[in-house]
Amino acid sequence: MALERAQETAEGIAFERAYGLPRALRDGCFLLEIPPEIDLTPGIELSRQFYRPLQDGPEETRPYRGFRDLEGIYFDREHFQTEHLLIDGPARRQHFPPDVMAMTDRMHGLAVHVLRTVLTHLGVPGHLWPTLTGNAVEGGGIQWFAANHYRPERAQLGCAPHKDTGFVTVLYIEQEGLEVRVDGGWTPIEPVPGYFVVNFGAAFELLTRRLATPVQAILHRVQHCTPSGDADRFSFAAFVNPPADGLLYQVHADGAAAAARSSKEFLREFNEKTWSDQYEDFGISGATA
Ligand SMILES: O=C(O)CCC(=O)C(=O)O
Ligand SMILES: [Fe+2]
Repeated sequence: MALERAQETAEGIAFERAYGLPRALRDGCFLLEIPPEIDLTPGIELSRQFYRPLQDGPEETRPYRGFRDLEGIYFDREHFQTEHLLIDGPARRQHFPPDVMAMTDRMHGLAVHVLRTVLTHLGVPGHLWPTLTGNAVEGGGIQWFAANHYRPERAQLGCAPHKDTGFVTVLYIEQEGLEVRVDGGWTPIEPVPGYFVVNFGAAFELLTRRLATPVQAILHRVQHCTPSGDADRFSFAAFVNPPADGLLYQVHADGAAAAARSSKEFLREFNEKTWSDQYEDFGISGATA
């Protein structure tokens, strides 16, 4: 599938083609040029190491290992190839080396930029943004980060079909396997060197559902992955989400806004439906997972 392409500018996100942005909203995803000053090596190193024991490798890569025992941060998805870290901002500051932090901060900054650009395009009044997004427009809400490792020895699907839960996801991939649901079939998204894949999530879909040009949250999955050469498939992503203990909103064309449902209820439903495993309280504040 040929996705729209965009790049970051001082003002926001600029699409290469006229109507690129409305098309991206309909597609549910687009390609965003990786700004040249972002160093992705720390994310790549982390994704290749996080599941290994501390002593399993050279000393200089030790800060990227040993995450398997961190309960509530490391997840073994028993029905899928993926094992991943899902970690919020405060926990990142506690557990991540500074170079990974710098990279994730920059990726989250890009995601916020996308969120603001789309809200502007849709004509959502600026004074409503903080309420409607749980302040995600200002770096509030929850900024999740995920590092995914697809275990080659597992004869399973790579990752469950799902929509990301929040507003905007900035995803880094360099191997095939990602597929999106289009017209009842699964269409591959090829990795394009130099570009992130940006997805719109379920909270954004819900927020804009009553508008003339709603945002589509893209349903996606990862195929069963076989390693290319000696490298297992990996990916990493920055997610800009609403707070987990608040409300999800819907905005109308006349600017009226109303709470649509509670984040908690929405997330519990998502976890059960997507993963069918023991982590059904993941991401739900106040719940003991
Ligand atoms: O690994 C991929 O290509 C997709 C990962 C993903 O969908 C996610 O982390 O939400
Ligand atoms: Fe996803």
